[in-house]
Amino acid sequence: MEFPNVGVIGAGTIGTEVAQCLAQAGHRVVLVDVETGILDRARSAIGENLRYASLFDAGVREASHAGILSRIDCTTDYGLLADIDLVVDNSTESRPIKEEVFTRLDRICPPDRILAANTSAISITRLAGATRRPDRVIGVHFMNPVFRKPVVEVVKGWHTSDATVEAVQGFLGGLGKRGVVTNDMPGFVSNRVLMLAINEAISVVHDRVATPADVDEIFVKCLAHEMGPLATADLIGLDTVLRTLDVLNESYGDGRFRACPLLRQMVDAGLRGRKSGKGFFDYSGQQGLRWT
Ligand SMILES: NC(=O)c1ccc[n+]([C@@H]2O[C@H](COP(=O)([O-])OP(=O)(O)OC[C@H]3O[C@@H](n4cnc5c(N)ncnc54)[C@H](O)[C@@H]3O)[C@@H](O)[C@H]2O)c1
Repeated sequence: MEFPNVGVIGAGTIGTEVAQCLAQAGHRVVLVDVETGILDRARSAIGENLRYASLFDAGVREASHAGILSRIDCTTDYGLLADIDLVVDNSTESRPIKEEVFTRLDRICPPDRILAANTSAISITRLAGATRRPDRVIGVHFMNPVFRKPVVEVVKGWHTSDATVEAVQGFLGGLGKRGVVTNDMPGFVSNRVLMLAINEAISVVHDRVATPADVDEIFVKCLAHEMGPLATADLIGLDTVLRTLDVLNESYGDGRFRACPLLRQMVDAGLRGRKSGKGFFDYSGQQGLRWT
């Protein structure tokens, strides 16, 4: 295995899944977050995910769950990344937070190591500018849920070298995934398009044109999408959707990406989607929220 030891920064919605996917593929993982409580929750979420996946995946059923979990070291200490072979950052979708993370990783990790960013929209070129190794900084945009998605959006920053792209393709291949390589512009391909659709779907609810359930049913039943835009937003996390729209709005500055006020209000009210139990849909009873 070319990258036996992988650092995963951020143990939130997606970082937890990335850590699990890597440990399942046999990598040793150092999972870093800012609080031990977050790391404890991530570890128990991985245990639950493995039990759930066992119901329909024979590979997971037959694997040792204790063995997978034992390959993940949870820590708040960045110092444990000093010998790591590659890092995948999944910290909060905020340019200042990620720039600080990349500057820190650049100081700690040996200069020949690749630093990969799992970001929804932040420019890879910009994050690379926070390091002294811009040729070894690359975007790896894993999609949610990570274990079910065979393709990863791989983003080539201005200075990312072909050798880095090739190494990351090999790394993803070991996870049973393939990278589709894009050039670097905020939002890349997926979120430059998807966030517009999600934001407009929220505006449709805000304007009382339709309920969340009806909006999503039209996408699923009429347009054969696997999920509607509002269930997708709940899965991503409404706070992350809002942060992503704010990054896109700031980056392009033409108002197309200005977040719908309803989204901002829901996040302010603590409705963050699946991660908080409620968003456009209620995950205790699977009932669509009603707007009166
Ligand atoms: N949620 C998704 O479906 C999804 C999919 C692909 C990519 N992403 C991207 O992945 C990143 C994480 O998204 P998320 O949804 O998991 O967010 P999240 O808010 O659920 O989790 C972010 C985590 O990063 C941690 N963090 C913040 N600052 C940190 C630091 N300095 N060091 C270590 N950890 C730190 C937070 O404590 C939190 O646990 C974002 O850039 C997001 O755009 C998200």
